[in-house]
Amino acid sequence: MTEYEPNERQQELIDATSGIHVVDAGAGTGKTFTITRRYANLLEQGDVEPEDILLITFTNNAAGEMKERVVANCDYSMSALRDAPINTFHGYCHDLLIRHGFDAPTRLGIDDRITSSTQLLENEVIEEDRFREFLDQFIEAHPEYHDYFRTLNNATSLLDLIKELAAKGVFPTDEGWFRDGESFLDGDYEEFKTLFDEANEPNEGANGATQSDLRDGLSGFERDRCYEPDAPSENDLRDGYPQIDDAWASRAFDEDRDNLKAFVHDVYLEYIAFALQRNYLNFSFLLMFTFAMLCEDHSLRESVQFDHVLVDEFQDTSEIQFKLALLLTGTDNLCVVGDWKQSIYGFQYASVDNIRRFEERLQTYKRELNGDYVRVDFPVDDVNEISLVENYRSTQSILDFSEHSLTLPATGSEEIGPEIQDDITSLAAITEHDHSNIEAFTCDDEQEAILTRIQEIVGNREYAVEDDGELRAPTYDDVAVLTRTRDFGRELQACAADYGIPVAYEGGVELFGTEQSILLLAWLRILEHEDSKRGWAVVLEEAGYTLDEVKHVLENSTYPTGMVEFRDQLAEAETIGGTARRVFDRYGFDDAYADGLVSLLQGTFDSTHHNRGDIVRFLERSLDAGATHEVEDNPGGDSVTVQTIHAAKGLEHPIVIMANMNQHRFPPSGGGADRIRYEETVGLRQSKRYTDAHGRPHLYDNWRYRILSKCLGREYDEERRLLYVAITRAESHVLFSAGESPSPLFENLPLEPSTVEPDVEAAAVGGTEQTQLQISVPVPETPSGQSPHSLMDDRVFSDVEDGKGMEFGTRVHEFAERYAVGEAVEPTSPDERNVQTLLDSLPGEFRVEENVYLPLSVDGQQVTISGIVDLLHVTDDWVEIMDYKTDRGRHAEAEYRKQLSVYYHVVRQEYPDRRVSTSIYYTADGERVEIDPLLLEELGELVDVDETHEERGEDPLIR
Ligand SMILES: Nc1ncnc2c1ncn2[C@@H]1O[C@H](COP(=O)(O)OP(=O)(O)OP(=O)(O)O)[C@@H](O)[C@H]1O
Repeated sequence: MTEYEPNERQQELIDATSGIHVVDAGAGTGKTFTITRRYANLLEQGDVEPEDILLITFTNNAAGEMKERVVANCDYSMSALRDAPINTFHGYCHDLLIRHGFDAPTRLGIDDRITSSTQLLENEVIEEDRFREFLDQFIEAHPEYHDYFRTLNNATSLLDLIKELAAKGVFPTDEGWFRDGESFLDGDYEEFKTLFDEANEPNEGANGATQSDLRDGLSGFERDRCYEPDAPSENDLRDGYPQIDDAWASRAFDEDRDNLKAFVHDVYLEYIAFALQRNYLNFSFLLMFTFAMLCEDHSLRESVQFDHVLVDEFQDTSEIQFKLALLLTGTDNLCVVGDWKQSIYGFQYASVDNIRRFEERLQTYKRELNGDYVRVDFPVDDVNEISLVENYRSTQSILDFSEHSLTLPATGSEEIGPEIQDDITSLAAITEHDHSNIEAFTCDDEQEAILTRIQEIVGNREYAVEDDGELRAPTYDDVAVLTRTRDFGRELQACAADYGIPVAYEGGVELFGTEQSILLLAWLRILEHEDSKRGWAVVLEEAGYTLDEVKHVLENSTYPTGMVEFRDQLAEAETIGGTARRVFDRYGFDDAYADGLVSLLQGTFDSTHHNRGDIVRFLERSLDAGATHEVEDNPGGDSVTVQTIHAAKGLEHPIVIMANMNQHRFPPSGGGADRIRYEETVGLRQSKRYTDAHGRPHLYDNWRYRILSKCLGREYDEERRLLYVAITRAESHVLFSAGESPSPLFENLPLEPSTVEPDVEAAAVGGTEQTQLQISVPVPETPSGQSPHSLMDDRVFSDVEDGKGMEFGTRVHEFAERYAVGEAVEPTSPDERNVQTLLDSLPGEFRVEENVYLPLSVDGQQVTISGIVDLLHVTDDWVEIMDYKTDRGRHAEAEYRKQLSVYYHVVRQEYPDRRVSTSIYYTADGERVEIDPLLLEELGELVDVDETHEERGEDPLIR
């Protein structure tokens, strides 16, 4: 924990133990630092107990970290704060509903109950499945709504609409809409008219006024469209010049939407009832019921209100969350901190105006909530705004540069209002150095270019990073590659693996498309139907059967005995977690993906009454949907971090490479296709309507919506904020990269991009775990840059059959080392169990991970080959060198012989009077293969000192 002293403004917030405070401050200004100190300080006040303070944050991890920070700054222990309400909105609402929300559904006129067995359904794929099932029933029961269904291109867009409405506090009841919810659906004509007028403002040309953006945007109004008969012609619509006639504002806005509202109402209400019948709630309904309950049950609300409410990351709150915070605040002690510039959760219905227009919203919401009863009974007109301007993370150059991101055109054409610039408060760096490189580069092969740049950066003092006030050369650990979308990060990781560059991927992974998931699905299919061809084909192929052999086995149902036995053992597993583990153990999968799948499946199915068929369907659907899950895939040690900007939020990295700034990637393309949609200003609308106008049933374009949408424009503000978040993660240096088709966001950066020639050097063997040998050539007697060839031929490792990858190999080695030195470690894979058996059987002493150095004279030059021996088994008359290999094939053995020969000659010199032997221990099947070492001269011949190597002040690696 840090011992930092708060600055003056931070201290002001810490000391302000009463009143309403809002901090809307830039990245790295210590908002989280300050709010936790404030919490600790409140506890120091004699009359405040942990249960009097609600501290809200956005993830469970953040809530856990907050507790740790609080404990470090006050007299409370972790256990004393165990039940303290330091929680997420969802977590807190869940607890509240379970305790008090038994009859909350009746607040909406739904005759059902919430009980402790009501599940929180977190998995979107499963929910979409259930929603489809619900819709099937609904369609059947409501023929009057068939025309609406015909307009949908994706049934689950209705589920998104429901969640969006819930996030605004718009809920259906059996009699209509909860409180004044309906007004949101109608939109606000006055607000719309303002937008209409702005878009219809004539532009200025060299020779006077030119047509407005709106008039311009409506040219081609009829092209490729099919409107209903009441639509105006393009000539009617664009009759005036330079603007369109004002009357079109109300003509477009006024549309009879009663049936549409009734349709959405009924789908919404009946889906809530369906979910309750099926005993589940989603996140949106959790907040909805809590809100309805707190609104209507006055004595309950008063009994659960807190003396103090603190909310971190307030820019990520939705409207209903803001309102919930108000309902939960019993006094005027409300403190929110956030940064509007980091509001990047629009897709989860975060509303940036909660913080940007805090005071205005506070007053509006109080008015709304108090319409028929005083629910918020403290004054809200005295809000203390505290601005934090000292930044503890980045250099001044990075801070100054980050401001550009908020005003960069993301499409090349959109206007960015001046109010954005007005709302940016410049930050002051407190770092001792300002040595930042801020660069942009492009290359058609962007991934290779990024890896090239990373290799140039690592160890290079021109990219020095600050460590405790001192500058030092960067390591891989210092570098983070951030991306807007997920796919690029995974591809980069795979590319880095080919070169042996260590990369830790953190973020969403298409877990269901992994080998682990495919094999699990196959075995589950076999358990479901013992002759499942789809299942057997996969497991047979995995076992190396050729297509013809697979065909033969399937036709005759002559499955291999070992596999049938395994199936029978698998059938005995009682939980899906147990089943999955057995499958993964069989294949030696002991990695982040396997762990991720086990915990996901356990979390999803263990406590529900699903059968295997459901799980199979779930895996299939998730595979089809490309569903992603957060996985940390970390090789350990010194490695580059790759993550999405969303995953990087709240973190800091010495060097940031903002990658994949390409067209359709940043900003991403797509979205916006829903035909029944909600937009704040214009309310509930349809972009297309299914009718039989013109005497023909058809999906007609809605001419009114087309005019409205031209005034709304597409927002890229959030994309710019994402870029801001990415840049402000950087402490010392920021680089931007793009490939073949850079996006306007990249091209508009105030930087001159360079072109990178990809030139990545292999840093270690990919594919399978290897002990590395290093050869050092003494510099500087010889001209700089002399380097030997590899002793071994890399190519044999790139296609090692069934290698389990470096990460798996590293784990087995770690286990072996720890077990050999007597630590109480348990094997977690068959490979580790084999290692355990081996070590248990050896009678002598162990020396593990021994460094060895073999000096050689090659072509008159002195070179030293160094490496690390996994295990020396030493007895009175015999020393055995053991090298663990996790390969399942044997074809790299000739190459390993070279490696072991180096060890042999070193060990022989050390133990001249004992027998020395060398063996490879194949961990997958427990086979020990003795190796006949090469002679010293033969080794010398393998080293080629003539190859020029770019001198980088380090020992060149050879394998
Ligand atoms: N007064 C201070 N003295 C020294 N370091 C500080 C001080 N205040 C904050 N820091 C450090 O600054 C860094 C950023 O702090 P913190 O994460 O609280 O900022 P933030 O405003 O919440 O950032 P972001 O908005 O980017 O998530 C942390 O490493 C924190 O320890």
